[in-house]
Amino acid sequence: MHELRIEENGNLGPIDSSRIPRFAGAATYARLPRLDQVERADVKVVGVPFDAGVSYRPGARFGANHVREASRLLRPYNPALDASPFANAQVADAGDMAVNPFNIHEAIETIQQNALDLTADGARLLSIGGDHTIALPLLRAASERAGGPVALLHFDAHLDTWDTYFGAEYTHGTPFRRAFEEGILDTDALSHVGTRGPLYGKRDLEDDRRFGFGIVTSSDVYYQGVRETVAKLRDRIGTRPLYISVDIDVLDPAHAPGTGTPEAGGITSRELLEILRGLRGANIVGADVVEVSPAYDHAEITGVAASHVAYDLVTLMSELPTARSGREDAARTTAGAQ
Ligand SMILES: N=C(N)NCCCC(=O)O
Ligand SMILES: [Zn+2]
Ligand SMILES: [Zn+2]
Repeated sequence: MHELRIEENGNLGPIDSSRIPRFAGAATYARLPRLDQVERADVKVVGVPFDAGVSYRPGARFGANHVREASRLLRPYNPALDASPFANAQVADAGDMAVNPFNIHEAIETIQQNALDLTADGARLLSIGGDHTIALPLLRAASERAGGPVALLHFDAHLDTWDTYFGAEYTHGTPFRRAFEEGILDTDALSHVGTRGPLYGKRDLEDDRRFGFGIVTSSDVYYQGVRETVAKLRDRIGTRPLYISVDIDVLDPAHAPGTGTPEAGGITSRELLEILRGLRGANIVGADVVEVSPAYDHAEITGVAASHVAYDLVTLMSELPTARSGREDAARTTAGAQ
């Protein structure tokens, strides 16, 4: 069937849901074009179907397609930010990475390489689905593209700076300790937001502090509110290249039941979206939304939350300069000078 798409500023947007029912057809993120349907893209959304790093409930390998399905109701104008992300920039769905489910080391290599390939043209990358293990190769790629260590804003119930599980170094509870050890994190600008729940011992927090992390716990968000939280984060991040990692279990299980390691007492989806919106203008070089496990979801609650988180991230990324807009600006300046 012919796809009737919204087109603005020369950017090919979503299938028009007022002319083709939004529940029809195969799902791409926000009904956006696939990457092979556009000449180039400023922001790419890619799925990472991998969950071989989990310590409890499995299923995040199915997260990306669940988020795509739940994203059919998104509309092209974002009133909270007075922005039209798909008109601002060419956004496209790059499909799923072909990740080896039987070999974690190979999977990590593949994710890193795919992320580098997808950003070779200066595009910004948002990854959806997968367990939190994947943040390590995505951070490696982001720091390579940024030309050095990156700031990290990590939304999660968990620290994910643990050392090993069953002797395994690469798991969903350990990506940020590995990233710290590899020197790809800017240790002056590392924050966890939304952490809560029991730890293995006090040592977990001591190690985490030693790596440079500041913590805004779930309770801190409750007591301080969104505004103070945003002010603190912005102060810490400044203009540094920033990677944002969103583990959907940062939300209370009432807002995101479909996840592998749920913890009571989480922030609300409203709080998370408002904090993200407060980061407008920050130099986001890459982002992920991970740990969506559809088998534990109900009525797409988690999928809807994740698709909206991704939507605000895409909106923020769509407003940032890309290699292409940089070239266009340069071309305009040159033309204007003649
Ligand atoms: N990254 C997530 N979602 N969870 C980590 C939990 C690790 C543990 O089982 O202690
Ligand atoms: Zn978590
Ligand atoms: Zn996590």
